[in-house]
Amino acid sequence: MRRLQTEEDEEEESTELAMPGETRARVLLPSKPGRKRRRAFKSKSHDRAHQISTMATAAAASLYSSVKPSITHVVFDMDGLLLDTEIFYSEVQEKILARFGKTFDWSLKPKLMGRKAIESAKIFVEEMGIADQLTPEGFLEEREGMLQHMFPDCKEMPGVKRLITHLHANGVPMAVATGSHKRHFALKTQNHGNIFAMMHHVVTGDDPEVKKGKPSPDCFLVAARRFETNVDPSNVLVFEDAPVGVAAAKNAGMYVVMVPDPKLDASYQKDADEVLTSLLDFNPSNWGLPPFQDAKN
Ligand SMILES: O=P(O)(O)OC[C@H](O)CO
Ligand SMILES: [Mg+2]
Repeated sequence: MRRLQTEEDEEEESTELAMPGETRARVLLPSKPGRKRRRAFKSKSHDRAHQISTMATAAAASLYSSVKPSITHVVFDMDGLLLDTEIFYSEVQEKILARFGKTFDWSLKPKLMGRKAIESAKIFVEEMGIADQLTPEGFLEEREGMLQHMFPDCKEMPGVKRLITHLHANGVPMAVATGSHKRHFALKTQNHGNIFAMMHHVVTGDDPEVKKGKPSPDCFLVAARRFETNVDPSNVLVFEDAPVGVAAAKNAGMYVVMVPDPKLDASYQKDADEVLTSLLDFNPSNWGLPPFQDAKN
């Protein structure tokens, strides 16, 4: 049985209904495997939930069938989503901080991950209180040698090959939109050419059309524009691991599935349309995409 609830309640799976430009309420959905959230609509203010409760209750009866977005294209983040590279950034930060007698605090990680390198570096030296001793540029220079050594050894995240192979076999156009520089992209992907060859195109953080990094929508909008056909953002499903990446996708008007690091506080997951513990838990049918033919989903 579904029931209507306000957004303060985070305990159960839910979806939201709202009148454009006004408020939102959350309708809880039946339990499904894994931790998943589906949202129907979204808006800015929160002051009229009671006025839409009748509409929400009526709509809830056929919610899954009525709000299923028609996804035609998929855009993947790379670091921490396709490739297990975020661990390298953390390791290098720890090493550099040790020089200053400091330790890396994972609570800072959500502010750094997914951003362009220089934007992330500025936040890092300031928040760690070392800006008077190390410039953002100096930080990037110091970490570069270590990262270049590490990146070629990166592994694919669980479920990546299965999902990308499946979408490719079913003719779903895919792209990558990463904050990573093309120089690092080449190092990270040198042993994963098979999955990246299935992408229609790749947008890197240094792309001249990407004026601002995530959470700006630039990289996702550029990625959507470069498909063969003109793609409406509402037909694009983004996969992301980082809070700023989720924000970028939503700012682009796209749907987003978040696969966060287990260490990420749950408060950073609230804007994603669906949250999964692994890409292995993704069910394409939930998004109108062709179902897997193997046992899981
Ligand atoms: O998560 P991505 O792929 O946008 O990459 C961003 C940085 O390179 C790493 O946080
Ligand atoms: Mg990422």
